[in-house]
Amino acid sequence: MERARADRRQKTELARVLRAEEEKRNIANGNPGDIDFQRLIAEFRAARAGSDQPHAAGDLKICVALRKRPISAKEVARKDHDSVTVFNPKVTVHNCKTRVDGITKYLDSSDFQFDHAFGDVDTTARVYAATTRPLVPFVLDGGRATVFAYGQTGSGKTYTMVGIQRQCAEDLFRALTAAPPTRRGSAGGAAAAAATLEVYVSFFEIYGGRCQDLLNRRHRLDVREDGQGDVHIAGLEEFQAASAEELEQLIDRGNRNRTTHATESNDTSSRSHAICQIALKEAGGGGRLHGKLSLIDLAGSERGADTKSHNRQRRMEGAEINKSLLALKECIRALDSGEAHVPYRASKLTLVLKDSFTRRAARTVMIATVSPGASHADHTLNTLRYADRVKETKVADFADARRQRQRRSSGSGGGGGEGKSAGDGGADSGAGDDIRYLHETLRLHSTADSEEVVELHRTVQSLFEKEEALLNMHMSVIQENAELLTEEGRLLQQIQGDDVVDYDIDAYAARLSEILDRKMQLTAMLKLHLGQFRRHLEEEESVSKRVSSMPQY
Ligand SMILES: Nc1ncnc2c1ncn2[C@@H]1O[C@H](COP(=O)(O)OP(=O)(O)OP(=O)(O)O)[C@@H](O)[C@H]1O
Repeated sequence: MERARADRRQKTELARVLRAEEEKRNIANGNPGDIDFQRLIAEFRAARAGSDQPHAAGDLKICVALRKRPISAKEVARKDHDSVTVFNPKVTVHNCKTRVDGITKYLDSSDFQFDHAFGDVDTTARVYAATTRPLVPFVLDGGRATVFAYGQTGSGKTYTMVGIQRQCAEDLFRALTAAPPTRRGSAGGAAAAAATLEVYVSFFEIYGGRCQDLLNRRHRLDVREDGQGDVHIAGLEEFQAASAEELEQLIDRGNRNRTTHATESNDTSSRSHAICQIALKEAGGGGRLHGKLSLIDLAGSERGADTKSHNRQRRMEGAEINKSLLALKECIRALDSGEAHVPYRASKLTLVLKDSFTRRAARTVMIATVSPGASHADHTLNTLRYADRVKETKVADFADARRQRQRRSSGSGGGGGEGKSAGDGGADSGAGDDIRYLHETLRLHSTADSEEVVELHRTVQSLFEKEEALLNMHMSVIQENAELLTEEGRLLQQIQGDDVVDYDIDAYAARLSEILDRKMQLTAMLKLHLGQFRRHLEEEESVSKRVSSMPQY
């Protein structure tokens, strides 16, 4: 018995020494996190070793890829550890858990599969080659292509998108100089064959409900859908680029404007969608659009859950991001499944990208980026679920429910149909319908949802519109008041100027009375709108209090 006890003690001591050595090795390798979980993950990886598939660039209408970034020095310093395993095309998130005994550790692992999965050693060049390069000939052939970077703040969206923008610029000009493109839908003939394409770029940001030009001192932009269903971004500057270098410089300028703003006001960039659009236009063809490539760095996905903030602006931004990411998923899905209804009016993001979802010749790439750290596992899972749903096969009664909804909305005379004008009040009902549509679709996925969230999304949408209208009205009242003030000065000058001899005091009194009436009218009008706007603010406050949590994407 004594001997057995000594044996046990020896074994325990050996295990302790081995564990200490393993921990030392892990630390030396830059992995100071929980040793047991790391061992379990290493075993998982060893069992799957060799299952990695080579990446092949495909011609997919919708391509969904995952990119895991390397663990950062900061995360290592916090003793976080890598808990995401990638063997293309599979991704596994390991949730590290402890059994009820409080001692035994185990992995709760969730598997996902995408068109491509890139690990921390994969370069941006490789990500680009497999996902985005096939879009270059597609756009040169007259298509609309859109690339999204989606993920939690700090997961590598900007890192990935900046690299993709650079490579696109190079490939586009290389292809343009190498061979003239075929011209889809053009009149043909010698003139058409001789025509070349010109490259233009625009770069703007959607922050809260506002659009701002990143290539023109963050100038506020107005988005409108006309009676023909064409979406216009009024005031957006577009610059021609004659070479890849020029294009890269313009894109860098847009990115810098975004970043400068971020340092000025904390983390603004992760709260905004940045949209870089490269347009190919026919030279000598009156600037007719031939093809378009949109490269979009989306707002941090976790921001969409930010509804409980005491700060109204944060709350509204959160609701807007939530709505836009929900709408984006549904629009891409509608594109994939050929659904007749595309709910692009539910958010400004999807509205400005309308032709990316509604044209026959449209392709989309979604690159979901994730942080590897175990402490981010919940956000990582949300990102993977979102990316997964973008392409998930339809639920059986999905189409049926949509048809029912369409019947209901056409029966009630509601808007939302293709081609309906959104520029003159039609926008409100179109957007409202599309918001409801999003939530009906969510309900089909049995995701937590409530009438309150629909109401919150609508209230926030309307609040952004009312805010815009109030600011515009305030501006025009200030302008008119300034003109009236100048006129008052002139009027006084006519009466009491140094060289005035004759004057008409009746005319002075009559005009002054008119001016004062107009000023009172302007003040009353502004006050009335302000009062209405403040009631909308109160409404938002009370609706957001009733919302317990935002729906998952
Ligand atoms: N694949 C990668 N390889 C090396 N470093 C990376 C990679 N991806 C991201 N990083 C680094 O991780 C940090 C966060 O990346 P990035 O700024 O791109 O995140 P983000 O998702 O755009 O965040 P935000 O939403 O806040 O803008 C940066 O320092 C970046 O250089």
